Amino acid sequence: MNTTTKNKVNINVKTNGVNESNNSDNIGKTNQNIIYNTKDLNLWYSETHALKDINLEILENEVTAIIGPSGCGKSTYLKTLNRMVELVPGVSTTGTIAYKGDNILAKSTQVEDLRTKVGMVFQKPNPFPKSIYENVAYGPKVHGIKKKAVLDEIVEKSLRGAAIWDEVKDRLNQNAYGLSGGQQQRICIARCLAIEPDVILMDEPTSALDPISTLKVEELIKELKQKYTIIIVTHNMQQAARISDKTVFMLNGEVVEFSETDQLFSNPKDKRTEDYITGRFG
Ligand SMILES: Nc1ncnc2c1ncn2[C@@H]1O[C@H](COP(=O)(O)OP(=O)(O)OP(=O)(O)O)[C@@H](O)[C@H]1O
Repeated sequence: MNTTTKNKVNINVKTNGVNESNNSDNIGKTNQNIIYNTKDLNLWYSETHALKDINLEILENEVTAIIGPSGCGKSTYLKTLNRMVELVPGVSTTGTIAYKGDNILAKSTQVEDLRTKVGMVFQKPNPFPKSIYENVAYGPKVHGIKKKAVLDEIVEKSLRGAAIWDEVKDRLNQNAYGLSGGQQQRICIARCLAIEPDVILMDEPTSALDPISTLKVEELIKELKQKYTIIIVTHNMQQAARISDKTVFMLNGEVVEFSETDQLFSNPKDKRTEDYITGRFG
C-alpha cells in the first residue's frame, strides 16, 4: 500500500459534511445514483454518543469500505443502514438516512421490506444448521416461493453468484456446517443474494477466514459490485485498498475523511487519517 503523503494539502480538514455542495473536495460526482444519503446522523446507546453528525453519500454499485480503530462506530453505522442497531435496547437517533430517497429512520418505514433490499453478512459465518440447499432457499421460502423448480433455480443462481456452485453442486443436501469457514461465508453470501437485495452490508466478512478464503471472498466482492452496492467494515486496510472504490475513515464516532480509496491511502487530507493508515495508532 502506498502511503506517500508528499503532496498532502493540510488545509480544509474535512470532518463530517464530506459531500456538501460547493466543497471542491466533493467526491462521487458521477452519473451513479446516491443510494444512501446520511444527513446529520447522531446515535446514542443510552448515554454513549456512538455516532456524531455523520454526513455521507454512498453511491450505487460501488464498494464503500469503512475503516477506523476499534470502538469508533463502524459497525454501529453499518447497522443503522438496515436498522438492525435498534435491536439494542436504549438506542436513540437524530438526523436522517435516505435510502433511495426515503428516510429509513422514519417511524413509518417497514423494516422487513428494508431488510429484503439490504442484506447483511456477518464477521463469523452463520449458516443455519440445515442443508446447503435449505440455507439458500430459506429466504425465498419465507417470501412465499413454494415451487421446487423456482427454488432450484434461485438456489443455483445464488450459489453461482457467490462463486461456490462448483464446489457444492454435488452435495446440496449436506449440512452447511460440514463446509470450511470460507465456504460457509460464501453460502451466507448466497443466502443473502437469494432474496435479491440491492445492497449488501458486510461486517468484517473475512476476519475469521484464512488467506485463501479471504482472497476468494474479496474476488467475489469485486464481482458483486456489478450488480449490488456493497458497504464493508474492515480492520484490514490492505483489504479496503484492494477492493473498495471509496473509503470512510472514522474516529470516535465521527467521519474524519471520506474519499476515493486511492486518494485516502496515498494522499490523505487529514493528519488523523495519515496517522492511522501509517500505523501510528489504532
Ligand atoms: N450494544 C451496545 N451497547 C452499548 N454500547 C455499545 C453497543 N455496541 C457498541 N457500543 C459502543 O458504541 C461505540 C461504537 O461501537 P462499534 O461496535 O460501532 O465500534 P466499531 O468501530 O465497530 O468497533 P470494532 O472495530 O471493535 O468492532 C463504542 O463505544 C461501543 O462501546
